[in-house]
Amino acid sequence: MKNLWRCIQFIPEYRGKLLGVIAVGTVLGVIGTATPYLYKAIVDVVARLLSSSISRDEATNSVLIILAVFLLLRVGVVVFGAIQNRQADDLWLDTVSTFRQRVFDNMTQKSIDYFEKTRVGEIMDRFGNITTITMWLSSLTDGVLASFFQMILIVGVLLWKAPVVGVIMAAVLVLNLWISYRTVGWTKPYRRGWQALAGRMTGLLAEMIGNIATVRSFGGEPAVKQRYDNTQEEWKVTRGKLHVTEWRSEQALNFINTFGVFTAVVYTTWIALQGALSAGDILLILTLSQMLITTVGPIARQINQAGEIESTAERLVELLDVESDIQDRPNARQLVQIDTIEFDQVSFWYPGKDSPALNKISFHLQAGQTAALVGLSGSGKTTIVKLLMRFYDPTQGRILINGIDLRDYQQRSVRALMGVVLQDVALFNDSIGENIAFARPGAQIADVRKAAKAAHAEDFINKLDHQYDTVVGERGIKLSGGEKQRVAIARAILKDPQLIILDEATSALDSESEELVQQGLDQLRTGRTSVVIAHRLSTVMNADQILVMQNGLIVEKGVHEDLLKEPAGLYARLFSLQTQGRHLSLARQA
Ligand SMILES: Nc1ncnc2c1ncn2[C@@H]1O[C@H](COP(=O)(O)OP(=O)(O)OP(=O)(O)O)[C@@H](O)[C@H]1O
Repeated sequence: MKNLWRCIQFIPEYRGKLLGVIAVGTVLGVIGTATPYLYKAIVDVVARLLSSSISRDEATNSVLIILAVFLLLRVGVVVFGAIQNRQADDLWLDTVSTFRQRVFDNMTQKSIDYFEKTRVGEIMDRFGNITTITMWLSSLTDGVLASFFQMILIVGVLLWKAPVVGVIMAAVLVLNLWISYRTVGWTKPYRRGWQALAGRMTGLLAEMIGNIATVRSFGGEPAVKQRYDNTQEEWKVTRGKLHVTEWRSEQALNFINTFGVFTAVVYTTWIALQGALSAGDILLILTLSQMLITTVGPIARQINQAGEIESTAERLVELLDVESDIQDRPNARQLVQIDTIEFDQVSFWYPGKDSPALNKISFHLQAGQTAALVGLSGSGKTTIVKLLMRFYDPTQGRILINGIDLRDYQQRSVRALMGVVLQDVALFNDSIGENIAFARPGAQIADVRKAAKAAHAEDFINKLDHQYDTVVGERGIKLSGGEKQRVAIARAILKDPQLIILDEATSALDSESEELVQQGLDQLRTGRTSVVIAHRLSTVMNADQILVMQNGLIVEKGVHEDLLKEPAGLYARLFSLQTQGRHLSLARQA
């Protein structure tokens, strides 16, 4: 149960409330056990009346008192039951929402690497486990704890009134708890297995939905369906094994319970025939024995479910325990201004890769300057930007800002000074206005419009049905590639950053729009430091330095005019190919 305990520790502020629920549960348990006592009392009074030991008036008076107590107890059950229901609901609501907030917060801290190697659907599946765990905790508080206390009391009373029956029922109780507990162990591998498979199925579904256009265009439906069906088949087999093991335990318990209650009845009847028990005692013992058997079933199921919940909790704890590789150092400093950026012999291997994506990269950038990263696809340009944003740390070498290692700054303070437009524009399923304002929460609509105008996005936004209130769909699916890019540029403009990072920021625009947006970007870059990745070299000709990359190395460095002076150099060849419009031969030459 260590994972479930870890989950509970994740929300320590609710321990007090839990104690409240347990207290009410104890009261309900006591009332539940007291009720058969009143039946016994009534029967005893009636038996004494029938044997003429007491008068009718005495019997009536006694029964009236017993009935008054009975009414009081029933009212108690209703009132405390209502309190317990309310407490359990509140506890669930509090725990589930706090838990979700904490896990969401935890997810926002994970390193980019984690998201790159984990299926979104699997993360969602694990996240969904929060509801299952808290529902179970809530059911525990809503009645089950009361039943548990009641069982303990029942065994106590039976041991006192009829020790042999007490021992039999205690044995029944212990066997129930023990077999249920053991079943948790026996079924653990199956539970883990089916939950992992269920997570994989959710992952496959999410992946298929995310790539639906590719699946359709390649006629890949049968292939993805096959993958899903195979996983589903495995899931079915594992789940089937789980059910069989549980079924065996349940049948064993049914047998033990039936045998136990039968033995108790036989023994009670036998000692009653010896005249050792009153009629009321017989009723009390038999009722309590039956109550115990009825109560123990749900408890046993709850213990069984605890196994399921423990595996669920394990998956959630696994998710929470993934430490981010990128952590702020203790006493990390705040970056308030960028004066210089320097890559000092930086090498970087992606996790699990044999060859470096970057190999001893060195360059120096002064505030206000533009560095352009150009080169063939896969040469490491985006990786440089990822390292600069500290999505990853260099494997070797250092990145220095104002002469200080990037790892000595607080990550948030570094990123706060950066405005980024990446190759793969990601928008939220929100309005265009909100997507732009994401860069500066609380920004005035006038500022949002100004940014949109500078990014030459205003024209297309004004033509939309709801202009700035138009919702863009999942990842901005309702916008064209060029429109998405202009929204992303507006977002970066609104942020008014010190350092601009543009990774193929105009790649999805036609030549005319590119010209316009380029003007906006040029305006934005004026007086600011920028790092620009571009395939179209004409857009970076004016950069203060152009870094030409190949296979993770900087193979040439300089300004446009100087680089052209090396006709055999990669830059000059690329430039010449592009100006001649022979893009296709580029890949072959590489
Ligand atoms: N998350 C990742 N995990 C493993 N390898 C990666 C990852 N991202 C990139 N790579 C590899 O690192 C190398 C450099 O990739 P990078 O994205 O930096 O190239 P690029 O020059 O920006 O390419 P492009 O111009 O096509 O965007 C490539 O070989 C690529 O396959």
